[in-house]
Amino acid sequence: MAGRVDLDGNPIKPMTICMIGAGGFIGSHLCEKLMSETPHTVLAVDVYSDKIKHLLEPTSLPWNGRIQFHRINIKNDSRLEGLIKMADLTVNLAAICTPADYNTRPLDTIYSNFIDALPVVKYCSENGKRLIHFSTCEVYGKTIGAFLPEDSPLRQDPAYFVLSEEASPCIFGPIEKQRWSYACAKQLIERLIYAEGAENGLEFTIVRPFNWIGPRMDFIPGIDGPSEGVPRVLACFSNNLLRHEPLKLVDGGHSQRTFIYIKDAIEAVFLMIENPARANGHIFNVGNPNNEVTVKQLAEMMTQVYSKVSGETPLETPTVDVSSKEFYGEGYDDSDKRIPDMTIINRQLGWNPKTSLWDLLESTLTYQHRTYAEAVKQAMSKTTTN
Ligand SMILES: NC(=O)c1ccc[n+]([C@@H]2O[C@H](COP(=O)([O-])OP(=O)(O)OC[C@H]3O[C@@H](n4cnc5c(N)ncnc54)[C@H](O)[C@@H]3O)[C@@H](O)[C@H]2O)c1
Ligand SMILES: O=C(O)[C@H]1O[C@H](OP(=O)(O)OP(=O)(O)OC[C@H]2O[C@@H](n3ccc(=O)[nH]c3=O)[C@H](O)[C@@H]2O)[C@H](O)[C@@H](O)[C@@H]1O
Repeated sequence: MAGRVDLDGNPIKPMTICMIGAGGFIGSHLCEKLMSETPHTVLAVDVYSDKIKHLLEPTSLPWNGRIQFHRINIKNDSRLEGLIKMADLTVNLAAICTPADYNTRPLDTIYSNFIDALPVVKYCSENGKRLIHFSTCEVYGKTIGAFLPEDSPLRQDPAYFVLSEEASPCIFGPIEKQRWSYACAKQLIERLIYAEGAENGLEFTIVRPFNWIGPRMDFIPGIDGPSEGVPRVLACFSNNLLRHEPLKLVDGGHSQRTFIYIKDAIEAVFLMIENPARANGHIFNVGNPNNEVTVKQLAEMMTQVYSKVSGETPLETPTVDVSSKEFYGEGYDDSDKRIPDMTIINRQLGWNPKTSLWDLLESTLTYQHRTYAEAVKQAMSKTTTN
């Protein structure tokens, strides 16, 4: 840890980071790396701590004293401002961010992603504290190309689909498509943060993650989450594979995504944390443009990888089609394609992702198998004997 320098060769001073949503998927990976590789202190705020328990106990851990957990719901807790004041930097990750909630719990989604983030922005601005706020690639919505005729050659032109922070518009569906409640709330909080920067000098960085995946993402329904719950696609497909049931392709699985390994993405956040002069005032796409697949291709690849890591033979019919109305309910809609433009993050931070989709699935599904296979087997045998 000694002699750590930033991208411009300046020594990095130890800092205190107030991390809100530290107990979630991204937060747990960020805390892990901050503890093992830096001298920084983390004030970890969340309502849950299961995913960072291994960092908090036992007290003999080498970073003991550098991470403190504060069980706080930021909706209604006056301790929040004090923690932000104590810190040099606030990282806000707290949000409802599972698509199954956007159309079924639109009010909770809007409150969580906009209203609950307001005090965080206000306290940072009023106290002259730096803020790294987590937005989403969903703010781009649909691509311009999605509105062209199916056979238009322009659909192949990157100008019609690559998503750029400074040039692409935000294209959402009609209000009755409540899927867009999340993207719209995130867009408004981005605009508010940007305006605080412009009018009041807030030092901010906005992160737009493009489908970060890896261990500890979401939950396996009925094991460490509600049995009726619908997590994001990695956990949905993992759950299907663990239970030897076909993977469900929503509306045929034609939508396209670029998936990035959580450990690659965390490197980018690290560079933002430790290089404020290069990161302040910027919005950054963080994704892996080389890992594009349709959801159907993802299902096929996960089936192959899971068979390799578990030694189990795949089902003869590994996938099944399901309508979005049946799977998510009324008001669902989808982003058609998400390829991040990497120009700004390359220029400012010199960062590039490394891990191929196959490799990241292999390490993630090895983790899923080791962590859950036995518990799923036991839960399934209980259901059949009852
Ligand atoms: N994982 C991705 O690929 C991805 C993609 C786009 C955007 N994001 C954004 O990144 C952030 C983190 O995502 P994640 O994947 O780690 O999600 P996550 O659900 O695993 O983590 C969010 C954490 O915030 C906490 N939280 C929510 N509301 C809170 C409140 N009122 N008070 C205290 N804690 C609260 C939750 O308990 C949870 O631990 C979110 O803002 C999300 O919108 C993530
Ligand atoms: O991760 C991101 O970058 C962002 O995108 C996600 O949105 P989305 O990619 O649509 O969410 P997933 O649940 O991961 O679904 C991906 C695709 O798989 C499909 N899907 C999902 C689950 C399933 O079982 N089957 C299936 O076909 C969905 O319809 C969608 O087309 C979430 O909105 C956020 O976590 C985040 O802001």
